[in-house]
Amino acid sequence: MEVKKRSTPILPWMRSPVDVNQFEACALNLVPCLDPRLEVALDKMGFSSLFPVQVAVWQETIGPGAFERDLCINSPTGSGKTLAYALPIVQKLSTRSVKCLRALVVLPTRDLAMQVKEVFAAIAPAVGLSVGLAVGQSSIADEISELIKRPKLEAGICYDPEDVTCELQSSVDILVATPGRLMDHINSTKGFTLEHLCYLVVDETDRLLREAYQSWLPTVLQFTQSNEESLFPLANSFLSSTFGSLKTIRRCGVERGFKGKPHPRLVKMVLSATLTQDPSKLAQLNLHHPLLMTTGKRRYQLPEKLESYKLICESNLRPLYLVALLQELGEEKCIVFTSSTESTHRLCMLLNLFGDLGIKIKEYSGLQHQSRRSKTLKSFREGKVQVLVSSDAMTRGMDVQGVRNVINYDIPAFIKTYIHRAGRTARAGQAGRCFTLLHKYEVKRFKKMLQKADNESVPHYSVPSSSIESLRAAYNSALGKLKETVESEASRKRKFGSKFSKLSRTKPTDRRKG
Ligand SMILES: Nc1ncnc2c1ncn2[C@@H]1O[C@H](COP(=O)(O)OP(=O)(O)OP(=O)(O)O)[C@@H](O)[C@H]1O
Repeated sequence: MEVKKRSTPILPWMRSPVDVNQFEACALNLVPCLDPRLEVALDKMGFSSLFPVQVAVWQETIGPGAFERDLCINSPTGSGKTLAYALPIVQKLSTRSVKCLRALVVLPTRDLAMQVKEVFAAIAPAVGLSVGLAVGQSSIADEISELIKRPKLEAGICYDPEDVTCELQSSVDILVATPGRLMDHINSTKGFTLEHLCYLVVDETDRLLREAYQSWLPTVLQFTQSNEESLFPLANSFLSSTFGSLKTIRRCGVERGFKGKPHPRLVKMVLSATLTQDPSKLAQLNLHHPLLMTTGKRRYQLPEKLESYKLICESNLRPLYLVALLQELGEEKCIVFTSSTESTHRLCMLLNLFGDLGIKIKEYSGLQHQSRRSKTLKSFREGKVQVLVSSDAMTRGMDVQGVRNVINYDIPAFIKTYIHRAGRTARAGQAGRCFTLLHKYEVKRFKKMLQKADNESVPHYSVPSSSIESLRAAYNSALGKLKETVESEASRKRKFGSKFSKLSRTKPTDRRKG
């Protein structure tokens, strides 16, 4: 019998993880030390128990020995990682009497950050904490006024915004941010400080560590480091060259809220369904005595109730098979993933040119303006749109209730991508299906890829040939219309482009005239 080789992590602490599978869901009234106000808030959210990963993290973070180690949490998509970190942070901060920024949660995209903020916002106010969002959804001025409290003025006295001596305070205890907007506030928002930060959460860690995003991580680590620590000399030199006088390192034991006590260590929690094991990437986080919490022995895991299927067809007939499959799935919410923003756009156009399929289909991709994307997402959440054709902008973390099916129109290049795409369904213990359209030559590669998640056999799914035949005429006509639409779109862009360049050429003359 063939013995399968499992990759052993290089980092020793990764070899002895806490197995989340050893924990069971726990009814809210049995969760030890849970603040009754939070129990009520969770109940209002419709939650009657904590999921296993939430129980496991709770045990490590509340009670004796709490937060002694930084936590690396690697559990499947949809297993409830957001509440796993939000709940202990909120409970821990609930006893603070002075408002300052004590918890920072960083996520790679705006939609994801907004989703996580909603989870905090559902529980934090119950214990008197406020949550802020820094994602660039509103203007920077609006965001600043949400995050920073101006001093109360006595009648007749004018506040000078340039006066650095006046005491500005944080309006929020917890901030959920994307790296770009976070850096904007660090660089230029007066009164914005990380010197009181106690908790740093890096959600979707592997994605955030893949890109530098204006060096947000070394910057945050430097700003949250106490004077007595000099564990991070590289960040130190990076920072002094980049920010010069802006540097405000947190002081020890003296500032608001910590009087007379040693400054608490900044606790880090990093999470992903596909957590990296790469030592050089993890080193960037400067983790303190890290503890890995993972599910089972496998590195990659798919949700328990996910069923994976392959659908084999000729490459040029994929749209036809996709439509036949969508028709079979009826009104069930479904996300169709493609490999690029361009193919997302074209596929969505083509599907909408098929004639009346009785399904509302919309595009969601990084090519679109954020406001358009958010609007589409809202309609999808509300069930006004049944099918979302998406580029990998939707792959990670997004949580939409009722998504029963995911379709890989293009085979994902990596198992990690498969896991995150498939993980938009079968969430929170629900059932879901992931279909992958393949050419027969791709089957071997697909099988090998899924073996990495211990998925040995992926059954075939076939759509009736009668459905394919009945759609052929509509397909040919849609292809013809697509060609026309693409051409007219390209000519519109050309016209707009030349108008725009004419306009920019005439601008200086106009200004001189003016
Ligand atoms: N204790 C609970 N009881 C019921 N539902 C829950 C509970 N905790 C979380 N959920 C629900 O489970 C779903 C998945 O949660 P969450 O988005 O936190 O998963 P995740 O592990 O972060 O997934 P991903 O890796 O895809 O980001 C959400 O819809 C959330 O509301």
